[in-house]
Amino acid sequence: MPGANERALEKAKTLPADSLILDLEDSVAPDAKADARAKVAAAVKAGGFGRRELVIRINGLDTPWGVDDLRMAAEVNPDAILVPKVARPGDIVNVSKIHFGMGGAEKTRMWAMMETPMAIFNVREIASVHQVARLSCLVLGTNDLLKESRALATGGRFAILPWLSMTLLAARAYGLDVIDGVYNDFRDEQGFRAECEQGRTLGMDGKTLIHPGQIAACNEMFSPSPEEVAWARKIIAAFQLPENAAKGVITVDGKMVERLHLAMADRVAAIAEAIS
Ligand SMILES: CC(C)(COP(=O)(O)OP(=O)(O)OC[C@H]1O[C@@H](n2cnc3c(N)ncnc32)[C@H](O)[C@@H]1OP(=O)(O)O)[C@@H](O)C(=O)NCCC(=O)NCCSC(=O)C[C@H](O)C(=O)O
Ligand SMILES: [Mg+2]
Repeated sequence: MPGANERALEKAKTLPADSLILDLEDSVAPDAKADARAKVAAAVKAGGFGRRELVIRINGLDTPWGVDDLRMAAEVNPDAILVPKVARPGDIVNVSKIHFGMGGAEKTRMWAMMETPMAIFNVREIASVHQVARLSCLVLGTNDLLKESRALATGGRFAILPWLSMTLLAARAYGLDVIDGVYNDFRDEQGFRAECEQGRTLGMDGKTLIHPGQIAACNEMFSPSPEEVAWARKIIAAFQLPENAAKGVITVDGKMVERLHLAMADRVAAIAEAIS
């Protein structure tokens, strides 16, 4: 949500979203940057956001506002700092070094916007600095990717699907979370649901949103369905049977199930438990 929008910052305290990204970058006009920074600082300091993760999206270090944004973030200690328009591993390492050099809290993680052609070419190297830069999440910036590539968002996003998948694989290779890009037509629930389903099918952990009206559908689409949870519990129960204790592969409802499926089932059950 735009950091300059006080009403949105207040409303965020009541929204059923897991994470809140307080934006100082592209949704804030140049003349409103300082005001937005002050509003975000006051909101994060005052708290009241419950268990929602607080993420501040700063301006790039190559802009007149980036360093002041980082200084503010080091004072208020959000859960994460989202770095826009990352192109190379050094971009995220620099922000992390400056943040911790300014006395920023240990708990603050780095999130990286993947939204430039160079970022997609370098995604593996960017993900690989996760330990040194405390990087924990990659976020697709599909608007900027469309702008930079001149691709179109039509046809189920087929033009950008390889970039989404490359980002996803790099994230998984290094144990990072990965969140899909925004859906701009926020009154079109059907189209939004279709894009959530596509993101989930690709393996995304969630989706970035721009409007409160998108939250309920997103939560539903990215939660395990009752059928998935029931299937997961069936697999767990089957492997708990004494006769299966030493087996690597069994049959459940006519399907081959191995211990890798048990690991997947454990994850689904844990997510369902956390949600409930
Ligand atoms: C898109 C909007 C400008 C629409 O605003 P508006 O017309 O005011 O919406 P509504 O009248 O329907 O709002 C209804 C109520 O909901 C509140 N609201 C609206 N949006 C938000 C929000 N994002 N967070 C919290 N609350 C919100 C309104 O205040 C109304 O509340 P109430 O007064 O109680 O009725 C607007 O939704 C908006 O600004 N959205 C976010 C834009 C944004 O953050 N953009 C940056 C992120 S996207 C991005 O950066 C992409 C990426 O980098 C890339 O490259 O792809
Ligand atoms: Mg962007």
